[in-house]
Amino acid sequence: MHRYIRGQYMDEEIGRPRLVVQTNSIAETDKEMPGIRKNEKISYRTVGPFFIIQLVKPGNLNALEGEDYIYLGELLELADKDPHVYFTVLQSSGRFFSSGADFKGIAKAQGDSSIEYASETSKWLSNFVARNVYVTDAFIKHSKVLICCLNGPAIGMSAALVALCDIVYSMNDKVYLLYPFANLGLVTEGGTTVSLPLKFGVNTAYEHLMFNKPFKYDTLCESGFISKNFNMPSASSEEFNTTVLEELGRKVEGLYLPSCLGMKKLLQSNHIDSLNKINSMEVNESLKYWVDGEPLRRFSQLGSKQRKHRL
Ligand SMILES: CCCCCCC/C=C/C(=O)SCCNC(=O)CCNC(=O)[C@H](O)C(C)(C)COP(=O)(O)OP(=O)(O)OC[C@H]1O[C@@H](n2cnc3c(N)ncnc32)[C@H](O)[C@@H]1OP(=O)(O)O
Repeated sequence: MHRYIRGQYMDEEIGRPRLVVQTNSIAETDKEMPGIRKNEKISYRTVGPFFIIQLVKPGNLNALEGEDYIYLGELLELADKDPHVYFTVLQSSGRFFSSGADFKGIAKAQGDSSIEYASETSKWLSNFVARNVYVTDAFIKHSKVLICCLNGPAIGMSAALVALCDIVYSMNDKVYLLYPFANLGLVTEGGTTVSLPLKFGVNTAYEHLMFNKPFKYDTLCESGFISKNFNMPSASSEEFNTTVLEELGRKVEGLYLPSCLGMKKLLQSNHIDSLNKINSMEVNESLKYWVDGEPLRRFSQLGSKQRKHRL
């Protein structure tokens, strides 16, 4: 089995480091990792120095429930702990990267009678605050370089996590990010109070957040949010994912990978304090809205197609 150790491919079978001559294909370990449960909507594997997380439920546009977001956070922790991993790569499937929080999951949390909560505050602390703060924190503090492969649009909480990635590649010019908090009776979450002004400028962030306006491809490019458009308009998401991974394999050849992690730590230090602070402020502000019930009413309208986002 070949592994990246200290910036080189090594042969673990002979029990000592040996440089392996690589072609364009990357050695793939694709093994199950211990200590983590399975999730049918999210898969993961390691390929050389890359820890790959893939959303695999295109049928509902990769919408995620609270437990799925927690799982994402747990996978990030797994990648953090693996000394052979230098890059965490987020991929998806189908026509959307992710349509955000699953409205069926929200309805489930609302009607959950299996647990007797002391109050609405207690209920939404469990179902919203704890989950949201956990996954956002996992992205904020992640020590490996976070790369997002945007095969399509991302919405809501999922789009917030995309905005916490270090490098974003797009499959084509149809991608967009939508933060529909004003349409759903919510406030900024997932660090977007900081990440969006940082990445797009304060006034552009205001305009898109206040009026529920998607960040379309042109804005994503002009701002430098997307590092490269792979321009594969008629390809499948799988073809895009494979192409990105092959290109990444070539990009890291010859690099001293610990340097990448050292630079990540330094670059991260620019904004980590304000992101940590806002993570807590966002969920505490949001809690009032959940307790009041407006997001539930609006999510329910989304589910029954009485409410739509303007795109
Ligand atoms: C960590 C804590 C978790 C809690 C976080 C709570 C805070 C919330 C954060 C958010 O993420 S807010 C954003 C929520 N998401 C949305 O508002 C998007 C809702 N979806 C849409 O507006 C539209 O589906 C679309 C994305 C604009 C695509 O429209 P299109 O017409 O192209 O496709 P559809 O026919 O509508 O969808 C296809 C299929 O997918 C299902 N689906 C889409 N989005 C969701 C979703 N968010 N949850 C569950 N299911 C979703 C949709 O119902 C369709 O299914 P079928 O009807 O064909 O079975």
